[in-house]
Amino acid sequence: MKTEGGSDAAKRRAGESAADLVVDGDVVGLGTGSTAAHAIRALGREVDAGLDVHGVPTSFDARRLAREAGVPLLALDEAMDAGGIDLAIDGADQVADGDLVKGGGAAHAREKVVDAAAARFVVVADPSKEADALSHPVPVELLPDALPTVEAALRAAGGEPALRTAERKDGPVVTDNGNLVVDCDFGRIDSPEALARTLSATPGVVEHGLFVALADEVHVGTADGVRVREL
Ligand SMILES: O=C(CO)[C@H](O)[C@H](O)COP(=O)(O)O
Repeated sequence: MKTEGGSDAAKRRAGESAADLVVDGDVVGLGTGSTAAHAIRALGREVDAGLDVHGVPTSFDARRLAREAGVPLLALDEAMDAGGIDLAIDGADQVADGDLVKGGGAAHAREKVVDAAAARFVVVADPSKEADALSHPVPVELLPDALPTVEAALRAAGGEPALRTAERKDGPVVTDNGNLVVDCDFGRIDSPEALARTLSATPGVVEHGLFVALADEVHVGTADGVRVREL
């Protein structure tokens, strides 16, 4: 059970507040995680009430939830052919100064593609995600064969990588893309942009969870409302 700041009620307020931004005809990027799930469920209710919307899921899980909720879906190529993604709604593991760490659900590779493609990217979070500076371990998705070289590169960059394992599976977490994830602790990240460049330039890294200057606004659910902040 999370603390008050990370309560499910706060996540629900944030998710529903972002879903309220969606208008008839929108194509919406559907994020992954427990906060984005509230937005997907809220969109499903809006669809039941007659809203014309299509979602582009960022993961197997988001796709499954959207189908359960009755949100019609488009593949990314279909969405781009149809004029692009109007709005993406996605959660975060940490938010600081407009930058994010994402990938707690190991979905950050596809999340970054969809969130970056959207005309407007809205982050949904509870207060436990807010920080003055990023310090959350950065998820790094990598080709399985590249594990030793990527780990060495991450150590050389000042990080402490830990291969992500699953609670109910022996061995590592395997992403929707068939890759591995290491969570790399860099301590306080003073220059997310420089670190993002280093990670992107590492051979074998498929994608990392630093989302630098990609988000447009954040909706933070609180104990009794929602704080909306432009980023
Ligand atoms: O990046 C993510 C998945 O890859 C999630 O959006 C992030 O982990 C936040 O999840 P939650 O809303 O459950 O706290």
